[in-house]
Amino acid sequence: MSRSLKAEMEMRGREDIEMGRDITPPIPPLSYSLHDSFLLSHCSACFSPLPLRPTFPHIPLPLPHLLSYCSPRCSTSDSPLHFSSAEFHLLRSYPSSFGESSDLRAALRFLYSLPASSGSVPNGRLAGLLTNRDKLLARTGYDEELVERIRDGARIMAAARKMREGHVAPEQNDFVLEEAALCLVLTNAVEVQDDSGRTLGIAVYGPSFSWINHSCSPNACYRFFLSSPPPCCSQARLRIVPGARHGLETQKESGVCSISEFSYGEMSENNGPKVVVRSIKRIKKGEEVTVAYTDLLHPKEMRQSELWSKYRFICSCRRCSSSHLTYVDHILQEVSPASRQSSSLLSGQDIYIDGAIESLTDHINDAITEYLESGESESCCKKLEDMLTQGLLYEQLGGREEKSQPVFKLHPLHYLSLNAYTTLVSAYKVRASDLLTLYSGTEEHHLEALDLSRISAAYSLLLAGATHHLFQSEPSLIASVANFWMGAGESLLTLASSSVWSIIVKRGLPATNLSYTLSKYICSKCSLMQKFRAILHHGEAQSTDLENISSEFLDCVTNITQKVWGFLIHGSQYLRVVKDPIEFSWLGTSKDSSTRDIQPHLRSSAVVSYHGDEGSFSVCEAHKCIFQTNYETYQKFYVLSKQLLINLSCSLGNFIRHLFKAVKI
Ligand SMILES: C[S@@+](CC[C@H](N)C(=O)[O-])C[C@H]1O[C@@H](n2cnc3c(N)ncnc32)[C@H](O)[C@@H]1O
Repeated sequence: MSRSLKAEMEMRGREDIEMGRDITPPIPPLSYSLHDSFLLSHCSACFSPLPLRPTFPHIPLPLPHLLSYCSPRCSTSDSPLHFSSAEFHLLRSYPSSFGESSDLRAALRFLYSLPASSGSVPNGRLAGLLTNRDKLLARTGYDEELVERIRDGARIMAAARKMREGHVAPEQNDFVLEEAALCLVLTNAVEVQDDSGRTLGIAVYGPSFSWINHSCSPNACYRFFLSSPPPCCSQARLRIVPGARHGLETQKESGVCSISEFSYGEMSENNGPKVVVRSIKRIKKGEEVTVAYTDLLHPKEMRQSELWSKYRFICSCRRCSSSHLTYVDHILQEVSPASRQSSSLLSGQDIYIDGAIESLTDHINDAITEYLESGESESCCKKLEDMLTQGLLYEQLGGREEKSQPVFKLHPLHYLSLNAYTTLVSAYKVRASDLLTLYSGTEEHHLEALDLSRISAAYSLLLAGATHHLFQSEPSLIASVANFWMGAGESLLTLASSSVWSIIVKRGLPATNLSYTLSKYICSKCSLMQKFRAILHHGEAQSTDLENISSEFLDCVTNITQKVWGFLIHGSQYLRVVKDPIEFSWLGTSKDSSTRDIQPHLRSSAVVSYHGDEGSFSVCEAHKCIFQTNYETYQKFYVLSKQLLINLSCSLGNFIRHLFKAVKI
């Protein structure tokens, strides 16, 4: 091993780079594998969903097929690797008790592709990539479960490799190389997601991607291409260069070295998902390029613990090392006791706050897991909304019954609240679609389904507004915000264009002219896109430009949202206390607040008004109308809301297309 391979590697800007630029061409993987649960539904070579009649491996196998391919081309190029890497042998004899096999399979494929000249460097690097084996198996910070998984996994891999060579799985003691490859996969592999954000499998890329370090306030993000990337991406060039963190003697001044010094280069074949890195901030020449290895919407302590258990390092980025918790990190973990009479803690009650956080976390996570595993959408909505609305009583945490019983509630911007909103968006959508499938004939069920879609859209708007609020203090959240706005725009547009509206119209009111409303609204108010396009065109986008455009966008969307929010949240116990899903001053929080004096102010008595262009209704009025079947008012309320929804989704659409598309992952 060359001395320089011991250096910690990083990637830096080769030149000044504006935000929203692809800074690598599409990079093919060195190794990849689908997660076990997708082996029967997706192509093992390109990760696309399988057609009705998938192609099986083109090699004659004596046993049932273990992988499937979408086309003979994918099969021809991938199935020899499946067999020769011993992935086939591993799957055939895999102990089901060992759980997920994708990391072991990716490690086998990696080892097979490794040129003989790479030699054996189990504690250092393989093909230029850090194995981290010494740290992952070290005594300090010893994680018994992880060490056992690495050791047993390596033994299973080694046995499969022996079987491929024709030996009948002999007892082995030496599987150092397999251990190193597995550690390398754990350290360098990234989760590959499809367009809808589903994690399909994992992939390991060469140094130009894998040498990019982590930051909790990164300046780059990445996205995957399962099929061929569009020509604009394919033409992107590599605008980053490697550098060494410590002690590279050669080229020490610039700290820059060549990738080929360390690696055998990127795989040239066309298989597997390709990755493209994009700048989300301006990057100066020579500045380190970083991406996020963990969820940036998790609070600091949680991010630190995830990074330690997976990679064994303590993050010292700007966000983690600031002397006070940043506003975003504070709010993401805020649980406050709120007594019915006073919002301050009585003496002795603060000891329950940790217990409250733990219990709230368990309740919310249990409801989400149950939904994901069993698909029980109705009970999931109830459990999550009950927990968000009522919180936990002091008494439930073991405290004495008090006259003014304090209640521990999650802040509406707590990371668990955001997780709950994400789940509620999906669960309400599923409930609406189930209702339409089961009772396709009746008008009442159609109306009920529209109501469920309405609540789903409200949660997606709240999610986008909440993350946008956080993004104003932490610009690296832009990729998450872009995805949430996109989701909100899509939900609102789907709601506005639902065929169920025709039932309301059928009951007496003239149909609104959708295309007229669209043409009336599009771009007449919103010049944001031209501004942003012009800035990007001149290649001078600064974070202040983004801030200005972002706040103009918020003004524009807030204005319409105020008019339609009452309609969207009607009937939801939790959402009715959210006075505004975009402008959060009603919480009494601001990004300038000192971190200790923030209290959630959920007011259960809040009445949200709906001010349509043609008059105003309170939600209560609308509610009454519905039950009195005063159809005229009911219809007016709905039709006006529909127009506003269309306006809102158009406004979001404009913004998303022209601002966030520039940086969207
Ligand atoms: C995918 S590699 C990144 C490239 C790596 N620095 C190298 O030399 O090959 C991931 C490993 O880099 C190191 N690393 C990444 N980000 C880091 C950070 N912010 N602070 C400290 N170490 C980091 C950790 O050792 C981690 O396991």
